[in-house]
Parts: sequence; C-alpha cells; structure tokens
Amino acid sequence: MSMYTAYDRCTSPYPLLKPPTEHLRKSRARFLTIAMATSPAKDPKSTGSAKSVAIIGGGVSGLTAAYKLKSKGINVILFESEGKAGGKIRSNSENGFLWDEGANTMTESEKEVGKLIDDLGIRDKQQFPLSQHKRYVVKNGKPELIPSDPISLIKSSILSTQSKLKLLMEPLMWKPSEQNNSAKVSDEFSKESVRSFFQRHFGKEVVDYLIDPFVAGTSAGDPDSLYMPYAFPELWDLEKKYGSIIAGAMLSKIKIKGSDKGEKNTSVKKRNTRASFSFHGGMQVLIDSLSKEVGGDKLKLNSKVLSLAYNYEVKSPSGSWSISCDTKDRGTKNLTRKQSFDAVIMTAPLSCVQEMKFSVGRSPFVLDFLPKVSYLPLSLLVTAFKKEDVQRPLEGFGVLVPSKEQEDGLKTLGTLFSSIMFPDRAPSDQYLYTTFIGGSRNRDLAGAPLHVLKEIVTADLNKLLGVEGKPTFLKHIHWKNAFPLYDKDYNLVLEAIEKMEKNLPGFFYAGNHKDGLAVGKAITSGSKVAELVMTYLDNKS
Ligand SMILES: Cc1cc2nc3c(=O)[nH]c(=O)nc-3n(C[C@H](O)[C@H](O)[C@H](O)COP(=O)(O)OP(=O)(O)OC[C@H]3O[C@@H](n4cnc5c(N)ncnc54)[C@H](O)[C@@H]3O)c2cc1C
Ligand SMILES: C=Cc1c2[nH]c(c1C)Cc1[nH]c(c(CCC(=O)O)c1C)Cc1[nH]c(c(C)c1CCC(=O)O)Cc1[nH]c(c(C)c1C=C)C2
Repeated sequence: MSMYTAYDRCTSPYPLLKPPTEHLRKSRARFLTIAMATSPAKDPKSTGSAKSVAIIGGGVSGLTAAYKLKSKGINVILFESEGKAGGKIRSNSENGFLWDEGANTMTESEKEVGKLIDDLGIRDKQQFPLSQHKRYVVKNGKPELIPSDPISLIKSSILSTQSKLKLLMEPLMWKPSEQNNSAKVSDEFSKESVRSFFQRHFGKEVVDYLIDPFVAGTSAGDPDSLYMPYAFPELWDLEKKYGSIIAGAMLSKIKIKGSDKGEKNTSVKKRNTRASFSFHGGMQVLIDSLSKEVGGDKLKLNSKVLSLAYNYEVKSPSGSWSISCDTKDRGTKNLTRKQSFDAVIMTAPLSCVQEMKFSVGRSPFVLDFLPKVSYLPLSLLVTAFKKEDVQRPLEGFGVLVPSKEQEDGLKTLGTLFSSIMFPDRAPSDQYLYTTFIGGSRNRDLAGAPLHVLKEIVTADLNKLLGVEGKPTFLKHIHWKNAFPLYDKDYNLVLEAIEKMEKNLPGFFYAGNHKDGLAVGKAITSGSKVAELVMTYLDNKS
C-alpha cells in the first residue's frame, strides 16, 4: 500500500460550470468585431512575417490553443510552470491500478471536442464507462438510483408525493415570451442563489436531494453559495424567457428540432455527445496526444512565467510582448529567460496571474482590480478493496452524498466506482474507488491528515457499499484550491479578465476561469481564443 499527496502549485479557479452568458456574448461580439474589421484571416505564412504567440499554462486549454495555432503555421511557445503538462488533468498508474487525479471523465457536448478527438486520431482510444447512466444519491443512509427521465422520477421513491406534485405544477409558471423580458426580471433575482431559484420552481426536497448533490458532484459547491447566472446560465436565461423551466426547456427543444430539420443529414452518424467518457490509459491520453502535436521543443516545462511587458515602440519582427520566466534547468540552476512575442494567451489560474508583473510601455500595469477569489479545497482518496470484502457493490458511475445526509454521519461528497466504470483499471479480484472529500461543505476536511481521511472514507464506504477491512491500495491527491467559490460577486472576476484584455493589446485570456469548468468547455475556450489570436495577428500585419 502506498500513499502520497500532490498539491497544485498554484490555485486554479474553477468558474462554476458556465459563466454568465452575457460575458460569452461579449467575447463572441469582440471576436465578430475583429473578424468584421479585417479581411478573412490570411495564412500567416503568406504574410511573410513569421508571427509568434506565447501560451502561458499547459493545461488542456493552453495545449488546445497551442495545437490549433501551430496547425495554422504560427510559431508558438507554451510555458508551463510544472514539470509536466496537463494541469488539472493527470492520470497515474501503479501495481495494476490506473487512476485519474483530476478530471476523471469528459463529454463531447461541444463540437470542438469531437473535432479535436478526430484531429488527434484518438477516437479509437475513447473509453465509455459501463452502465454510466446508473448514478446514485444517498437518501436516509442508503444509495437510491437517480432516475434518468421525468417518468421514472415521478415513479421513484426519492421524492415525496408533495414534491412530485410541485414538479408537475412547475410548467404553470410559464408566461408567454412577450410577457417575459430580461429587463423585467427584478433586481431581487439578479443575484439569486441556486437554492432560492430551484426552491421557487421545484421545492425544498428537490434542492436537498437532487440539486445539492449535483452541484457538489460537478463543482464541489453548495446551493446556498452558488449563484444562478454563473452556475446555470442557460436555466437562468430560460426562466427569464419562459417563466417555467420545464416549459421553456420543452419549447426550446422543439425550436432546435425545427431548425435541425432544415439541416442536411450529415454523413456522420449522430453521436451521443452527452455521454461521459475517458480514454484507454486515462485522461492523460488527451494531454499526451496534444503535447506530442505541439512538440517538445515548443513546450517549456518547469518554466514559471514571472513578468510580461508590452512594448509600444518596439516593432521587432518577433512582436511587442516580452516575457520573462524562471526555468528550472536539468540541474537545480534556475535560468531567467526573456523572449518576445506578437501575442499572449493566458490560461494560468487567476491567482497565479496575480503573482505576475505586467507593464505597458515604461509603466507598470498594476492588477489591483483583480478581485480576491476564495477557493474550494478537495481531497481525492483512491482506494481498492478485495471484491470479497465488498458486501453490496453497486453497478454504475458512482454515488453522491447530499449535505442533509451528513446528519447521519456521512462525511464524503461522493465516490466514483472507478473500476466498475473502467474494469481494466484494477486487478480483476479488486474494486477501485475514487472518493471526493471537502468542497464548500467541508473545507477543513479536505486538508485533514491522511489517516483521518482514510478513516472517513472507509467508514462511508462501509455504510454505503458494505466495504469491510482495510484498503489494499491507497492514494491521496490534495487539490488545495481545486475550485473557486463563485458567490454573487463572480461577475467581478469576469469583468477583471475583460479589463485585462481591453487594456493589454494582444493579450487574451482562456481556460476554465471564464468559459466553463468542464474539460470540454476548457478545450472550446482554448480553440476559440486561437481563432481570436489568428484574426488579431492578421490585423496586426
Ligand atoms: C479534482 C478535479 C476533478 C475534476 N473532474 C472533472 C471531470 O470529471 N470532468 C470535467 O469535465 N472536468 C473536471 N474537472 C475540471 C477540469 O479538469 C478543469 O476545468 C480543466 O482541466 C482546466 O483546464 P485549464 O487548462 O483551463 O486549467 P488548468 O488545468 O488549471 O491549467 C493551468 C496551467 O497553468 C499552469 N500555470 C500556473 N501558473 C503558471 C505560471 N506562472 N507560468 C506557467 N504556467 C503556469 C498550471 O501549472 C497549470 O498547468 C476536475 C477538476 C478537478 C480539480
Ligand atoms: C463528488 C464530487 C465530485 C465528483 N466529480 C467532481 C466532484 C467535485 C468533479 C467534476 N466531475 C464532473 C465535472 C465537470 C462538470 C461539468 O460542468 O460537466 C467536474 C468538475 C463531471 C460530472 N460529474 C457528475 C456529473 C453529473 C458530471 C457532468 C458530466 C456527466 O454527466 O458525466 C456527477 C458526479 N460527480 C462525482 C460523482 C460520484 C458523480 C455522480 C454519481 C464525483
């Protein structure tokens, strides 16, 4: 049995799921403005002057941006402060076990994800979890199957009759769209918490036993501290438009189906883009494939960016940004290197950006407008048990523990059934689990010593799955700042990012900080910022 703790060197804010759509609209509008202001982006090779772009941060968004720009003939250098690329995506293996220390699964909900998987040639490496739709939530101390459709929800024992009636009445909140206008949404709702919003529509029990575990299982947050415009922007907009979420969802689905009818039948068979998947070999396959395409000579590992200076007067052929970074050389010697670039793509977490020094011309560009963001800590405990020591193994994706169930002594946020999802990730006589502890619910627990965490996890798995005895295998991964807690002032974070982009020519921000938490959103963010930079460079030449 071996154990170790990995820390993230720098906090990584995780905008809860999807940022305010208005921000996305603005960045798209900016993209369109630039695009409209210039002729179609020419191939930079055709312009004769070789353009160069610095990408800061070797997580999946930075790697995607670097890959996309390089494929368009742009010189890229990616600076990554750690000794390996991947950021919050990192697989590991030992003694016949394979586990993910950050993202465990992803979906293909965004079209950029499918394109990237095909372009990288890793479609055949995709690994879909067995019985992935079987997800459980704990009620009265026992795992209950979460119904996967409204009919089974009405039939299930998860909700009381009163809650089911409230669900059935929700469409009565529908108002014809002419009566609904975002301007009319009163201020009192402009900063509505997730709890208040869903309690209005569906009642307290739905919040306690469905929404609470969902937000814990997708962001380590909780319904009281998360705010709708940031955690569920699509639903937030849907209510403003239709009043009722259920009616709105159905009407928008009909509209989408109608618009699809006009589309030619694509030759590519319809994929289930909402299904979760990983890769044979773990999520690291995506990172390694991207890193290989970017190229080792372009990927500067152990290179922590310290300062960035924009020079107006310098029109050097290699651009107007000069970047200095602290590179740990093969030995312990640290080198500080200066290089210059035409544009910069920043994907490092906001808290790391706050440590960097910026200057424009000869004056410092002080980042005192960047708000301080508090972060949610998370510990992951990867454990394995002999199959004969698990009395009630469950088939499926995993189990989530609602906050209310802590009253019965459960302390974990949830557990992925790692080797049930991916049987090749543990020896055939053992079950492998990945348990999440901490988040906004139990901040202190995330940083508890390993022996405390081990007690908590084995006790919870005993209650939920009838696990007996000690784990045969144990790994501990501690993300000191896994996710930021985006409270009602989250817009200040986005506005600060926007202010940097507006005041720093050729500076672009991408990654899970502003475009969504999921791996697919981070990939899309990296892909879209590469397009923005291409247009900027064309405009510059
Ligand atoms: C425990 C955990 C579980 C998760 N599970 C899932 C999941 O199941 N499904 C899913 O879709 N998403 C999941 N996520 C979220 C997803 O992994 C992340 O949102 C995504 O990987 C973020 O990618 P990114 O490139 O935006 O940022 P990051 O991965 O944070 O990359 C930023 C990079 O910048 C580097 N950096 C920082 N400072 C500097 C500097 N000064 N100079 C150079 N480099 C610097 C960092 O080292 C890091 O590599 C999970 C996240 C965590 C923490
Ligand atoms: C119990 C805690 C956590 C589990 N995974 C995470 C936490 C904090 C981290 C995480 N998991 C997902 C994401 C992406 C979110 C998104 O916007 O897509 C993050 C940051 C994927 C995910 N996990 C669950 C859902 C519903 C999703 C969205 C994609 C999908 O439907 O697969 C639920 C869930 N998370 C955990 C468990 C055990 C679980 C359900 C049983 C672990």
